[in-house]
Amino acid sequence: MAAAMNSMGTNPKPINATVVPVTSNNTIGKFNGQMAPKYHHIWLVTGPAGCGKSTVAKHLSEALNLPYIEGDEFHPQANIDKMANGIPLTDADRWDWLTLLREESLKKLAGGAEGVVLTCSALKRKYRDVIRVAPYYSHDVILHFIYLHAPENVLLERVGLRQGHYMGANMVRSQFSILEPPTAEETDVISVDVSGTMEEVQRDALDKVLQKIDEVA
Ligand SMILES: Nc1ncnc2c1ncn2[C@@H]1O[C@H](COP(=O)(O)OP(=O)(O)OP(=O)(O)O)[C@@H](O)[C@H]1O
Ligand SMILES: O=C(O)[C@H](O)[C@@H](O)[C@H](O)[C@H](O)CO
Repeated sequence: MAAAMNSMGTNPKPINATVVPVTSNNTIGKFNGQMAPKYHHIWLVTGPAGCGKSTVAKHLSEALNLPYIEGDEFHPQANIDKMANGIPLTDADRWDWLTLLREESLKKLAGGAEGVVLTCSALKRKYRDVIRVAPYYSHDVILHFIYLHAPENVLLERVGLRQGHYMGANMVRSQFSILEPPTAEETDVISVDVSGTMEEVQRDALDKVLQKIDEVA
């Protein structure tokens, strides 16, 4: 956590509470003018290459009508070049990228977004801790990790079938070699088994997200 705190950027402005609760059937709940507290959720979809982060994040973004930040778009070119050449990233390659994703998420909320969906592999605990401090300055921001998991051979096959992406199947092994699955003490994590079909995974992820929203509404 210390590393995460040290990397904190300028204090983001507290976000003013606004109104509308979201009900479990994912419709915007009606309200009779009562000012109900509302939380701004950051849904951070994580997991190793090929686990379906982009697939799930796009589905959540559409279903919840929230902006979607594709973490891979914020890698510096040097990182993309390394991965495209089969060279795994190091901690040093990732620090600024992780901080940038945290700041981008807060920027979306400060700009008026009700919430945000973000993809970031966040393979190690300390990577998750860098982004975990996002709610530090805003009492109505809640960060959730949505950890997508499946056996390595399943992801190998999926990445192998994928066309036109710089991350090749040869990199999946390196992702698993440094992967630190979230532990029970990381209580802000929602786990989703992605071994099933895309439709099954998308439905399971959305159900768990809506359940989490209901819990805090
Ligand atoms: N449940 C699923 N069943 C079968 N194929 C899937 C499933 N989810 C995703 N895919 C496919 O697997 C590949 C990887 O999915 P996706 O790009 O969403 O993963 P990712 O975690 O974002 O990958 P990366 O970290 O490399 O960007 C894609 O070709 C996608 O269509
Ligand atoms: O942490 C990392 O090693 C990288 O972020 C990768 O996970 C890529 O983001 C992604 O998997 C490829 O698109």
